[in-house]
Amino acid sequence: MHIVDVARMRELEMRADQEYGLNTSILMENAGRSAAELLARYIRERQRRSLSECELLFLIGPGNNGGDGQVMARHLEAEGAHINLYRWKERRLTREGREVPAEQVEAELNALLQRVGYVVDALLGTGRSRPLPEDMRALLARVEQERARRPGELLVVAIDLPTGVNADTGEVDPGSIRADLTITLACPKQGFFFFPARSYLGELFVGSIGLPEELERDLSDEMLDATLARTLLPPRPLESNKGTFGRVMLFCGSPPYPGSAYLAGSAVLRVGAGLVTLAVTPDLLPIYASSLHEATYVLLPAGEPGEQRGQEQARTLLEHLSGYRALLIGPGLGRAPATRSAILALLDALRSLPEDERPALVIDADGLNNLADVENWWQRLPPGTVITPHPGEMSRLLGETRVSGGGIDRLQVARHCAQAWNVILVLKGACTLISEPAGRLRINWESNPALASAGTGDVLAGMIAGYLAQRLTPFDAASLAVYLHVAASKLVSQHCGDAGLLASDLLPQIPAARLRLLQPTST
Ligand SMILES: NC(=O)C1=CN([C@@H]2O[C@H](COP(=O)(O)OP(=O)(O)OC[C@H]3O[C@@H](n4cnc5c(N)ncnc54)[C@H](OP(=O)(O)O)[C@@H]3O)[C@@H](O)[C@H]2O)[C@@H](O)CC1
Ligand SMILES: [K+]
Repeated sequence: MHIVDVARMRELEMRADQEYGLNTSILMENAGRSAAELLARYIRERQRRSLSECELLFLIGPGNNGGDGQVMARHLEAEGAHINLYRWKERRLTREGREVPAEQVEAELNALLQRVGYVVDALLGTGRSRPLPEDMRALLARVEQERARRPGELLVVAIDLPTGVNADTGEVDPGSIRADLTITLACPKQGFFFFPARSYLGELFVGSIGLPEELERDLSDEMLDATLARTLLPPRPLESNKGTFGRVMLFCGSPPYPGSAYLAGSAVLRVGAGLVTLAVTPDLLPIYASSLHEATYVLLPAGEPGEQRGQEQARTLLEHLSGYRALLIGPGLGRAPATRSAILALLDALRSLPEDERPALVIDADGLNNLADVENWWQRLPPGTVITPHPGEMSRLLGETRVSGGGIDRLQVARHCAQAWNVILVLKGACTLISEPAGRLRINWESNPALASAGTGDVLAGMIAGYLAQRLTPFDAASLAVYLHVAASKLVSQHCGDAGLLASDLLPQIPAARLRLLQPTST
């Protein structure tokens, strides 16, 4: 599913007209019919109600968004739903096809607001060009007040987007109200993935306006959802052994942070890689040997801390690296000088390896923190490296330029840095972005505040390494891992809600999330 900004959406609509004769009224007819079908299915399948039991109030605006609403209303009426239309600009109300006399409109509108099960917001869409007028804000505020009075009984359904949401920037008018469902048309809009807009959309559905597929060919940004993630799952041939699914080496963990290597190493196996090896100093071995029974180990030299120990550790790790398809550097490593020199020595050695002998590389957490103060650090990375900064780490990598956890600034940062640094960038946050040097970008739709807890990043890094070992491209490995990481967290949240998730809770839910994804009906 491609993501568009408003200019791109307009261009698609124009080309649909010029090249395929699909003019605005045809597109609007398609849009309204598709939105009606989606809502009807929601009502029948999710709410287990028949349309003839449902009464809806459509708020109709002056432009094409209002036009979509009218077409949608007509289709739902034909299916038996009870339809009321309020034309905001003209202040006219139609009840089941009959015009309400002007002097009764206010009272009737009030009565409807207190009774209907659905308010459909078809006031304004992508054509909003200025702040909402006060009377429109007041109308939306009445809807909000009524929904608060009847929680669960009144759903707000936004057509294309909740009125007042900026489809490009994710900004929101002070008069906007949150939708329970948004049925967007043709493609999700760029602003949806950024805050505050993201939290105004509710559950997102995408309706078709009948654009020919070829028109979308040049679009580079995609929504990372179940449909896309499913296409990325690596095959599991019957005739396989642990070599088939690849080996991963981890350079992670240190005495203050031993849990990181456990979490990342477990995640490698939970996504289906064949073998995981932890490169650790001997003092840590007893910890892992008693918790992660399935791993194998490379013992790194301990001894006096300092640059030389780092060099020796890198050498030992490299001696054991042949046959490994992926290497993860970073979680829990700490920031001792020896560690930094080990990382730099590893990177120098990896760059000099021929491409077919070089394991794919993921750098996370302290791997990135150690690099951040190395001048032109990105020049030390082998091509195809995946880096997975959270906003704080990203700010450090950028030399203390602040990067938000959910704002629109992230889009430019992700696009620019993947190219400038020649990396596959996983910019973590509420809707994680994945970008690559050639300009492709994916944004994960789902987010879960329960994931904002220690160690969940280590799990993600291990998942990416595990998929690299199964020969996914770095962009696809990162994308699939990001999707399943949130999907696994949603399964945990079925029991704990949006707080109290332990990173280790994710581990058994990773295979469960994959299984769900394999079911063709999962969305
Ligand atoms: N084009 C197509 O082919 C397709 C379009 N589609 C649909 O159309 C939507 C975009 O349609 P759109 O461009 O007509 O914009 P829309 O959001 O309805 O509003 C514009 C109207 O509102 C007015 N207005 C603006 N700001 C205002 C404000 N703050 N307060 C009050 N009024 C304001 C503005 O008037 P004016 O600025 O002249 O006063 C104008 O009358 C899109 O979201 C999707 O739903 C799809 O069905 C696919 C096919
Ligand atoms: K709308």
